[in-house]
Amino acid sequence: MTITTTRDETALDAAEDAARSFLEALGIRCDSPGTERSPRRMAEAYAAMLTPRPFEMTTFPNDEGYDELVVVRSIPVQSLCEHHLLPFVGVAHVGYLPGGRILGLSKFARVVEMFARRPQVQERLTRQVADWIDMELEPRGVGVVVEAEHLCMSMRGVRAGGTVTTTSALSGLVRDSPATRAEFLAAVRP
Ligand SMILES: Nc1nc2c(ncn2[C@@H]2O[C@H](COP(=O)(O)OP(=O)(O)OP(=O)(O)O)[C@@H](O)[C@H]2O)c(=O)[nH]1
Ligand SMILES: [Zn+2]
Repeated sequence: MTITTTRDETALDAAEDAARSFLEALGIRCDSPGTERSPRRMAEAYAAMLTPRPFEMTTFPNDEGYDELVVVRSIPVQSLCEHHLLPFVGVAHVGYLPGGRILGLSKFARVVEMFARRPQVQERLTRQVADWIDMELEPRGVGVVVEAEHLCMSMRGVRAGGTVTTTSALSGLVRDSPATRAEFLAAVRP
């Protein structure tokens, strides 16, 4: 399966106009050599942060009958909270217990990016990554842990800089088998 996303010039032009109005309403002038292109840069920056790269979801038959956990740690997470449209950044750890097929390792990072590059809450992002792997691979179990700092909590509002939020989504044997669950959680412990 190929996942594709596009954003056309007309949409970027409209976003640029809106960014200019937004900045001017806050008393920020965009008429110096350094700032005249800032509304365009802002539009392009948000478009980039909200657009995942297309990818092919490559799976392989599990010919070797590999039946232990596969854990990919420290996948970068860069998302925007849907409440403030400010970044939340951190890492995701993804593990699964293969069934009939195994997944190309890079695809775990691509799946995280696919669900991160949209207005999000961390809990939903975590669940969506787990559900996607469950649906596409039909493994015997899946575990996803996300650790992230929300800039809306660091740079404004409560200004609690350095706070890290941990969320998890487990299914199948990673949720229901105490030994597998413990092995996964030990593998992703900071
Ligand atoms: N559960 C959850 N909450 C989030 C996430 N990102 C941001 N939030 C929270 O969403 C809430 C929005 O609360 P509001 O009271 O409507 O907004 P606010 O007045 O800007 O809140 P403060 O940040 O406390 O100033 C805040 O508590 C944020 O910390 C997330 O991924 N998950
Ligand atoms: Zn926020």
